[in-house]
Amino acid sequence: MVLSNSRADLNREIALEQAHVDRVYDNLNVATASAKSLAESGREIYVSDRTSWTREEDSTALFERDAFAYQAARRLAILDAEHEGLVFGRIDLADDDARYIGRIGVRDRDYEPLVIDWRAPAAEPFYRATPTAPMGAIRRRVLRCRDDKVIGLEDDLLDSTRATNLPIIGEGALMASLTRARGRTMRDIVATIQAEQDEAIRAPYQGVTIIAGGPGTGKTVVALHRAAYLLYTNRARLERGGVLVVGPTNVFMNYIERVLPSLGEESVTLKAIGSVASDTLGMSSERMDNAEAATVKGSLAMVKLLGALVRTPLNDHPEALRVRVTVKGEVLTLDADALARIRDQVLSQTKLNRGHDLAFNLVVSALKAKLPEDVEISPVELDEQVREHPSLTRFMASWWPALSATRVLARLSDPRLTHRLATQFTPQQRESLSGSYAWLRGSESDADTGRGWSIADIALLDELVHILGPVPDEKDRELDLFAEGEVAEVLTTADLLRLERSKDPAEDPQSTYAHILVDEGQDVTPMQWRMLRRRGPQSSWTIVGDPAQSSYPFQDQTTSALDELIGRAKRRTFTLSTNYRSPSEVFDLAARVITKVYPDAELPRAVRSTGIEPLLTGTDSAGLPGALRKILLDLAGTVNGTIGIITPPSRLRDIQLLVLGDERLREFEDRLIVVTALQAKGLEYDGVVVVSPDEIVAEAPGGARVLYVALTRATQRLVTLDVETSQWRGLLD
Ligand SMILES: Nc1ncnc2c1ncn2[C@@H]1O[C@H](COP(=O)(O)OP(=O)(O)OP(=O)(O)O)[C@@H](O)[C@H]1O
Repeated sequence: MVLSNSRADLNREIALEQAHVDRVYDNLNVATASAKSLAESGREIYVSDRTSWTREEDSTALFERDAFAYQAARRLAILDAEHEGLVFGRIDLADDDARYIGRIGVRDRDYEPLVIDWRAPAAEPFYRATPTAPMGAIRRRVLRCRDDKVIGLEDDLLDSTRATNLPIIGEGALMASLTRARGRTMRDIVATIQAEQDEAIRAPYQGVTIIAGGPGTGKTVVALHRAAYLLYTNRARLERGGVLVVGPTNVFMNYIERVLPSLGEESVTLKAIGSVASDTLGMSSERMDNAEAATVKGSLAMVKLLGALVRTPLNDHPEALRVRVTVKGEVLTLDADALARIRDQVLSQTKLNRGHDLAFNLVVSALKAKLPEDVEISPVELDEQVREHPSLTRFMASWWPALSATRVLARLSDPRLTHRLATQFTPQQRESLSGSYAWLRGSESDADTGRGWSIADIALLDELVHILGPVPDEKDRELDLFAEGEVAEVLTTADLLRLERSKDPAEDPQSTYAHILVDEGQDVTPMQWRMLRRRGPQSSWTIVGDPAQSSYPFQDQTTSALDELIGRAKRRTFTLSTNYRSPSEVFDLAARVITKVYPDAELPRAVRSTGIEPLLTGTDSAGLPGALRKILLDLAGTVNGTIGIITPPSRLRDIQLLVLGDERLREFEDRLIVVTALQAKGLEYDGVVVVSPDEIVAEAPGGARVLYVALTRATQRLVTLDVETSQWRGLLD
């Protein structure tokens, strides 16, 4: 073994590796050319066959050729996407067996592997081998390439007990990768996945896999590599059934969106939590409610309130809650209690928007039963007279209209109704709930435009679509009515069951997926878990989260919603223990804060140290612009890469204007990002300024846990800037 940092050794090794990489690209070019010609010939055959495709066997052949051409085109797209940095690793095993690891597998003409796909079992030692358990490996080498040129390499010695001539170059790939400045989007870590991360990535597909661990431990990036791994190992099932990745915000989705394509996977749906229900609602939201309203709307008690809203007729004027028809001079009446019983009976059998005809038939039956026995009329005539009575038609239109989810939820803007129905909430909670819909007061039509609904409302609207069923098409309703005209005079239980059974399950409007990956799972409220569960009734799950960073205050509710989701499925938990993001100086400060407010927090070990302590500063309100400007100019001069300015929501706008309006700061505008602590979830910046920690604590639903999120975003340097008060520093004692 030769440990070396000399330039000459490095250049010699680079040249050796380049020779192999060149062979790989030569073979790749051959593969690309053959995939191209396959795709071409598939298309040609398809075009020429169209004139004579009458024979049955021809169309079968056509289908096969289509599938073939499709596969070829797909392979081409992958080859194209994976061209850059295709080979990134090499593992040297005993008896001179060297394996190259890459983004996809490439073989030579004799079908000998030149590169092994990183997800294949043969690649495992590259990730799992450690000096304490070398798995037969001696050296791990990470190649750094630009396009198809090797520009650097880093080695790890895995087994120092074996005699070997292999040179060991550099100081380890992980450190080299971690000290590089971060960009605006997340990078894949395929070349430097660590052993404990690899275990989570390759865990079996079935059941629920939970990836836990403190900030910066790689939970997100590991989960994304897991998605790519699962697609590789369960391709047919997952491409057919679909994979959904859910994150907290659109900013976060933009941040991670390149990782899967860089691993060769394009067939994954990415959605922020506010967009998950766009399939049923046709809209999404990015707007956050204030802390109290968001908490109320996320809680499980909303299920009961939404049920009560649906059961309460739109028009509850006493006159509207009575139906009266006259037959042969006899007045037949149903009072509010009888109607409420019918309403409950129908809603226990079916959804409101599917229940109109059942409700109508039950009302007709109940009215007919009111006719004194001595009145002479044939059953058929009685039925006709009741059914076609104009006042019954009018009554049904007001008592059982088809309802959209938005129209039902908009009713909470009425403080009196909210006060009456939301008995499970305190008066103050009811007020903030109803107040959050003040934008709907006086203008019902706003409900349908979708502009004002918040992220928390999206889960409530989705729940309502589930309770109500889709609004029926007018045409369908006419057909239904016609069919129900034949219904027997008295409805039997069997009839009711038949109606229920005849409901087409395919009518459920939401999309479903075979695997759902939820990031920042600690912030998913119970109502949002219900929304997600509807997208994966049969799916397997990967759930990523850290309760210590939660912005939702009722952890026990979230835990029970999650337990309900998992049910009896197999659950396995991986807890990642190393912080790859923040230097130990930065993380130590954050750890002191979180252990005071959340003693159970998982505290990872920071893998790096910079020797630079966080800077704690303060100012008064008037001095804020000047103080912030100075901090930003200093940071811009000392760190490469991005600078995050994390502010309380109430200061976001002013600070954005301040940054944009300052000539000196505008010079490096593309490196400055102003966000709230909640928006910074899951993201990272090389330098971070946390503005007014006290206000961040006061304005966020998770209080100090959200400050912990802000304090753990820096990869290099952290500065805090108190404005007027600095109570949070009490947590550091
Ligand atoms: N094995 C690795 N090699 C190189 N970089 C890594 C590795 N693991 C994690 N990282 C880097 O560490 C940083 C943190 O990763 P990630 O955002 O996935 O952490 P997280 O646990 O999801 O954090 P948070 O809980 O704060 O959202 C990222 O820049 C990621 O690329």
